[in-house]
Amino acid sequence: MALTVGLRPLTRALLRPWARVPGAALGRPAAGSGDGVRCFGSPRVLVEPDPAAVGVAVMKMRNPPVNSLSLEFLTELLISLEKLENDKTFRGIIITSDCPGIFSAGLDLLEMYGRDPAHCAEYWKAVQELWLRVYLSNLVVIGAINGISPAGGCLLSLSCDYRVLANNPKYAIGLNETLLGIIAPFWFKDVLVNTIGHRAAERALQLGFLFPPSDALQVGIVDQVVPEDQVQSTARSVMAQWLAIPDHARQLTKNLVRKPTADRLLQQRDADIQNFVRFISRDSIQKSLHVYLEKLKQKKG
Ligand SMILES: CC/C=C\C/C=C\C/C=C\C/C=C/C(=O)SCCNC(=O)CCNC(=O)[C@H](O)C(C)(C)COP(=O)(O)OP(=O)(O)OC[C@H]1O[C@@H](n2cnc3c(N)ncnc32)[C@H](O)[C@@H]1OP(=O)(O)O
Repeated sequence: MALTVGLRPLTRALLRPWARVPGAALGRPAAGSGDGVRCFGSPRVLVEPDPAAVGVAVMKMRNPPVNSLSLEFLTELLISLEKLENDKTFRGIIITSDCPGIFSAGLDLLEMYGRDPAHCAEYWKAVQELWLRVYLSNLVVIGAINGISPAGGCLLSLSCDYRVLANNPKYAIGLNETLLGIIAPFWFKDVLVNTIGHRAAERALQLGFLFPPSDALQVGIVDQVVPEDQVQSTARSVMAQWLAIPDHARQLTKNLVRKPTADRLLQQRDADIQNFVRFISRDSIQKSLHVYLEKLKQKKG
């Protein structure tokens, strides 16, 4: 089945592979700075230069209540990342959350439940694009994971160069798709395998493990676990270590390591979208999503 993807103009401009965002939509000097410091804020994505680290931007996700990756939120993240990537002032980004206790609840289930195929296709394309942009970023990307991080939230974390997780037993991380009755796409799986190895990934994916911090560190899904109030400072120290390496050597090496994984998706993006749309549109999958969403509601009592 050939799929015609009707993209909205903003999304269309953004989601061409490696598209350049037209105009200077969001890039502007920080209010009152007058010193050339740039700030790429948007309603859901707060981006500020780190006052304590030259060349480092802190990107805070603010899509309450749970930073679910809706189409609009993904679009804003993409715009901000594109701006940072193009601004030679920055060499690194720390990605963190502004929603207490939640890094990201992952993909927005409401973008996949009860939606028509064209919408699902547009949504999936944005998900692909965010992954490619973070995974292949020329910048050093450090995840300062200050909350729970299931499924798509875990993918975002795994796409960073280094992950620092706050030591709170509630802050579990993992690809829990099977618990929802869905499956992690091959590129989610590839990134997990690359990170924790084949056997550990096999178990984690099938059982939908959400690892609490100590287990997350042991299996290697995160690189460091630190007290909650030290997540930012640790991310900053790690960033300094990564920025001590000449950019060109680090970037070429990153590309060497990551390109084969990204290429697997780049070579079949349209087919991947079609697979997703077919899969998510099945009655049985829609039912599973319905049951899961009801569970989330009932949890509230
Ligand atoms: C051939 C195959 C081809 C392709 C593959 C096909 C399919 C695979 C597709 C996609 C892979 C999926 C990836 C994902 O990321 S799926 C999302 C997984 N996320 C989760 O399981 C997390 C669910 N949420 C929670 O567990 C809790 O909300 C959380 C622990 C994060 C926070 O708990 P808290 O008690 O603080 O808040 P809640 O009251 O639960 O939630 C508040 C509010 O937010 C809504 N909510 C939560 N998560 C989501 C979400 N992911 N999407 C949309 N909305 C979400 C929740 O329902 C509440 O709403 P409301 O009742 O209206 O206030």
